[in-house]
Amino acid sequence: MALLELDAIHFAYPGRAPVLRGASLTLRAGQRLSITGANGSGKSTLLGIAVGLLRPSAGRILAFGQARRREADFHEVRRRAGLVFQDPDDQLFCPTVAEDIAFGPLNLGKTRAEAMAIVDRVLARLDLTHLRDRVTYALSGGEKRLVTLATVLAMEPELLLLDEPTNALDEENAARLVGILRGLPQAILLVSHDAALRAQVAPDSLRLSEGRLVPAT
Ligand SMILES: Nc1ncnc2c1ncn2[C@@H]1O[C@H](COP(=O)(O)OP(=O)(O)OP(=O)(O)O)[C@@H](O)[C@H]1O
Repeated sequence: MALLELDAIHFAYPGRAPVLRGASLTLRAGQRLSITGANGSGKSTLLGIAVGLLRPSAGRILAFGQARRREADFHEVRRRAGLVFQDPDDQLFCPTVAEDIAFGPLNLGKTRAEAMAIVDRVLARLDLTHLRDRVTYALSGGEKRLVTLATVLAMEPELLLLDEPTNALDEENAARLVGILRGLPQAILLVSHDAALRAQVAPDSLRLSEGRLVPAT
């Protein structure tokens, strides 16, 4: 079964030329797919459309076996598909790292104790336990990126949508992140300009060009 199917998606920001002009992709359970393409070609826009943050003007979105059209349809999509934004400041909003990571699980109805156990487990998995009680806004850019991934993994998504996940990471942390991503069971849709990262994490690669997805060579 396809976890995510985008079929002939068209999209333009108000008053701007179209960004997407018939973009299509299919992602199956366990599959890792990457998307590359020039700056401004619409990669982040496409991820936003996949989880319903933006509505296409035409085209079909199927996620987890169902057509998704209205805002209510996308609530479930956002619970089951974790999007790591390009800019961590769009995603982190609690005073401390632990609270940011606990936010999603608490929202899903976990008790405080359950949520804190998840926080500790996810931080240990990412080797970030030392950041647990830090003030989020005072983290470095790279630390924020790793914490953003932790907030998404805490939701135990079935599908990970990653927008330039190694941005702002030093070589050691980037390599560590590659190891973590390779070890995850989830399907992954990876947006990245970094050919080496795409090859390591998601070798099936598409290029967004003139509003459409074509095989990347
Ligand atoms: N909120 C917005 N309002 C108007 N135009 C926007 C908005 N967000 C993005 N754009 C424009 O839409 C186009 C696609 O942007 P998008 O961020 O999807 O590209 P991208 O492929 O992810 O780029 P990059 O590789 O630089 O991250 C760009 O021309 C951008 O300037």
